Amino acid sequence: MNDQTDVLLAARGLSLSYGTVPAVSQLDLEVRAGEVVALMGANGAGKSTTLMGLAGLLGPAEGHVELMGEPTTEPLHRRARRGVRYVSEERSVIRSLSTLDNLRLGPGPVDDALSLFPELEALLDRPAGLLSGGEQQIVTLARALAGDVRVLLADELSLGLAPLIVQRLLGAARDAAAQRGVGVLLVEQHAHLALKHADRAYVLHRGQIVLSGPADELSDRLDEIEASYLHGAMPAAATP
Ligand SMILES: Nc1ncnc2c1ncn2[C@@H]1O[C@H](COP(=O)(O)OP(=O)(O)OP(=O)(O)O)[C@@H](O)[C@H]1O
Repeated sequence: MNDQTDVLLAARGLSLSYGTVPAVSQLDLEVRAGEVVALMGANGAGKSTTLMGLAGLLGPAEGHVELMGEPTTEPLHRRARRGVRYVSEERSVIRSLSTLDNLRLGPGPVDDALSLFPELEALLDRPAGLLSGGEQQIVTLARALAGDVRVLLADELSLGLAPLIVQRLLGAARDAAAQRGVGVLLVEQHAHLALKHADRAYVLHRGQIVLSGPADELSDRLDEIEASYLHGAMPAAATP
């Protein structure tokens, strides 16, 4: 499982900027088949920017992205055809359309989405704008995980949601990794939540990766990591 050939998506010396303003620099990270990787860090550390770069929404200032071992500059819709799914921080349902029609807009079969999230059956006729925030996020994730998905890039799935729904969403991402070999990269600001659901994690600090390793090892440093978010101090150098 930890073989190089299992690397589905990677950043190699990747720097991303907004105009002339650098946001993240010299990132090296990998997402392998069947693993859940968390990308953690304080507000403004560069987590969403990194995800956008990996998804193809933001071109590199330096370095490159590799998809299935090949450098790529394709935009998101082309990466999507190769199984990359991106869930942004904003819930991307169309409020005036029914739940069913929202699911139909996804890249995979509706039946797939419903077998992953049977609780949506009862909501199919309801306009998505009338769903709760958690239900809207379930629709978004159901759509992303339906069909032939290889990599899931998910930005703050837990944002503003009740713990039970968060468990459901992160559990589904975990299942996709464990049962279907999907490589999952979760952006998550809550360090304990990230480490609870991930196999490995990277910690970003002011646009650079300052810590990385197995989630259980980083869990031992949870207090230090959380303190670094609050005080802006960099956690001590990465453990080997
Ligand atoms: N559209 C933009 N134009 C200019 N600068 C931006 C833009 N979006 C983000 N930035 C800057 O890039 C840096 C990284 O932001 P990013 O949103 O990636 O961080 P984040 O870790 O996802 O933060 P949060 O947890 O608050 O979402 C920040 O300094 C931010 O102000």
